[in-house]
Amino acid sequence: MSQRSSSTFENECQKPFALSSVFRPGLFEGRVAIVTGGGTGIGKAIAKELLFLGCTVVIASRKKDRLASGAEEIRTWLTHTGQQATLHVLQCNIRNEEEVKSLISTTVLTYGKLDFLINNGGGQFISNTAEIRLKGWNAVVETNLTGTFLMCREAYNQWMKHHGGVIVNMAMDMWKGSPLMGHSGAARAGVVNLTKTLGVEWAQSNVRVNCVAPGSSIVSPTAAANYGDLNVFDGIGATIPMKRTGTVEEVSSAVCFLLSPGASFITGETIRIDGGQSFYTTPTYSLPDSKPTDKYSWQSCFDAEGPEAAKSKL
Ligand SMILES: CCCCCCC/C=C/C(=O)SCCNC(=O)CCNC(=O)[C@H](O)C(C)(C)COP(=O)(O)OP(=O)(O)OC[C@H]1O[C@@H](n2cnc3c(N)ncnc32)[C@H](O)[C@@H]1OP(=O)(O)O
Ligand SMILES: NC(=O)C1=CN([C@@H]2O[C@H](COP(=O)(O)OP(=O)(O)OC[C@H]3O[C@@H](n4cnc5c(N)ncnc54)[C@H](OP(=O)(O)O)[C@@H]3O)[C@@H](O)[C@H]2O)C=CC1
Repeated sequence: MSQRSSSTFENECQKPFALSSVFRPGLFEGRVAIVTGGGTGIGKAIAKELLFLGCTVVIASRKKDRLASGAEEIRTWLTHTGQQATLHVLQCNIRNEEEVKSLISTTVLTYGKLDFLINNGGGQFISNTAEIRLKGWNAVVETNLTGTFLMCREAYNQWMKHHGGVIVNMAMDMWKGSPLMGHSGAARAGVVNLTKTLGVEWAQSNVRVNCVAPGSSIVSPTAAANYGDLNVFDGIGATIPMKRTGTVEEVSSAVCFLLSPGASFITGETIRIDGGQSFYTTPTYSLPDSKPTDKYSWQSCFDAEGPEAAKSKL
């Protein structure tokens, strides 16, 4: 395993195959990880950084073509960085219980263990909540909440319960509600709560469970394409206290920290990765024009109902 670190790259950020990690080379050597959604965007960055740090990585998601092209990119890059680590591709829809069981068992049978689970796979579509059909609601809740639950449960029951491990879940900036993403906000709030529960229940098994919550700001082409607009992130940076959008690497490094021994006393926690966006009040949702809502006071009730009706209630 090469010990080459970022410092050997000149102007590394300008180079097509550049990769750096703030963590020491070999940190995750001998470890085995599953990254759902690891063929694109944030998941691909997490897979790359784990491989760079010596981890064996299984990437899993629904679409074979996305997995294949993601894996090809990762392998090409790995060769150029001079690192040696094993990347494995498995197809899995995290909404399907049997496929989840099979993903975990295949990983354990193939590599003899499962140290890390990164439940990155997920997403949603944009819609006013009133217009979401039940099928669409279920698709999003099953993807983000139920899929995370199934992955956690199987990783625990099939391996981590008796061997320990670390799980990192994925949430989003849903702290003040999620206009236009009501289904996903509700599901992600569930993920944050599930993370706390599992952190407590599974501490006895030496399993830590944490979560990251990126803002609506982590730029990747696949994330943008999901909204049918490659420029969807334009303009978001100006509304963030740090005055910019975020990078997939900024999510990956937080995930690697949570997986590392440096986080060995942290469990049940959710880390926001949003440049302060969720603490700042600029709305991401513009209120429609509408008249003020009805207010309540004893006098206004009296006036609305009339003196006779009000007296009859005395
Ligand atoms: C406004 C600015 C926004 C900036 C946002 C930036 C922040 C980014 C946050 C992110 O999370 S980026 C990640 C983006 N990536 C993804 O979301 C990928 C995963 N998403 C999906 O696969 C889908 O969205 C899905 C709905 C979760 C699952 O799709 P699946 O293929 O399983 O289901 P479908 O058969 O396609 O649909 C089922 C059902 O869902 C409803 N529906 C789906 N898409 C839409 C849509 N675009 N609009 C309205 N409704 C939709 C619909 O009811 C579908 O059933 P049918 O009615 O079509 O039979
Ligand atoms: N980008 C951002 O600003 C933010 C992103 N997030 C979340 O971060 C995660 C990664 O998003 P990002 O990389 O930006 O976007 P991407 O669209 O690139 O990633 C979503 C990934 O999830 C996988 N996926 C979706 N549904 C399933 C499923 N049912 N089973 C297995 N895999 C699935 C997709 O693969 P496939 O299609 O092959 O199944 C894809 O690789 C997602 O959960 C996203 O919602 C949260 C907040 C903000």
